[in-house]
Amino acid sequence: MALPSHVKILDVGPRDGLQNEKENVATQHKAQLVAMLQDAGLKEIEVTSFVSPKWVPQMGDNSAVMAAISRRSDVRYSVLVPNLKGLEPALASKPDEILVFTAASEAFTQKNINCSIAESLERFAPVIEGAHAAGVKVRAALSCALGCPYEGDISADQVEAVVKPLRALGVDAIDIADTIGVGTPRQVQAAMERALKHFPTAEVSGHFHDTYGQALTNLYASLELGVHSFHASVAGLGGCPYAKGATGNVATEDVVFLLNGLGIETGIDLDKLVDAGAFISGVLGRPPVSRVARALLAKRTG
Ligand SMILES: CC(C)(COP(=O)([O-])OP(=O)([O-])OC[C@H]1O[C@@H](n2cnc3c(N)ncnc32)[C@H](O)[C@@H]1OP(=O)([O-])[O-])[C@@H](O)C(=O)NCCC(=O)NCCSC(=O)C[C@@](C)(O)CC(=O)[O-]
Repeated sequence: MALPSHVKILDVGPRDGLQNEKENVATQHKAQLVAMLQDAGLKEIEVTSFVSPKWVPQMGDNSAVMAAISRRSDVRYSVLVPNLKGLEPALASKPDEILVFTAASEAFTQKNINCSIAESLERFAPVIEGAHAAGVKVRAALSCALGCPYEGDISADQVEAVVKPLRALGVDAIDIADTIGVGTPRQVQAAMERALKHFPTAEVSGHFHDTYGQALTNLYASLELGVHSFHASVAGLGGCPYAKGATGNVATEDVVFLLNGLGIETGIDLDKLVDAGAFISGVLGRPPVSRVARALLAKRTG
């Protein structure tokens, strides 16, 4: 199959990238990051999450961040919602999309959202209904679709066993998430193929963490199946609080560099994206993880 001519990138930096930061990141810096990402051409940004602030304190300013962003009509803003308690403030913050999240692994689901996979699906039913009633699209993330920090290997059958009921619940789109970055290309394709059985290609995304350095390869393997929606985190920020040792998502700069080289359109200005990554890395007091960002920043300073 020919590779897609256009790829949609959703930057999860403000949410997935920052949620694990121990030091509080100021609301204005989060809003500034969103502003710089949209200036760079990102059309999809995951801004924050409406989870318990006791579990993830860094996202405790969720409503304030949503109020502080300068919205553009051509950009879609998404937020995470784990349950009905999170739905009301999430909808009040006027997102374009919400994300419910569960996993292909029982143990991870328990650690991450304190319930079983079946219970998570029960929780989502009224959340999905409420979001749709408000005209908001619902995406679902399937964590640990390629491996679990507690259970080890995850099979394509386990992936499909959760993808299928999510679709039946009315979820509009699905993210195949490699939470701990252990997936390799053939395994990624097997998982993607199960998702593509139940969701249209345009509604299937790859969400690859880069812990084992496989994320770009896995993205390419997904492109070979026609998948053309991916998540990435500016500067390579991130890590999951419930997956010890897992690094951030693949860096948005690295993905854009790859796609530029392949002649695949993203609409993203790489230089401005590097500026956004340099800004938030400066706030965090460390250099970007992105190799492309490091190379381009080094080139700038000669
Ligand atoms: C899901 C819960 C809330 C269940 O948590 P729980 O303790 O089982 O829930 P509960 O209903 O028993 O409530 C306990 C307390 O939390 C409060 N509470 C309950 N819900 C909310 C809410 N929505 N917003 C604010 N507060 C909430 C609730 O009011 C109560 O407060 P208290 O009475 O003790 O003062 C909890 O486990 C949680 O917040 N977990 C955080 C999960 C999380 O954010 N994980 C990281 C994001 S997922 C991810 O990164 C993976 C992804 C998507 O990127 C893909 C990938 O790479 O894998």
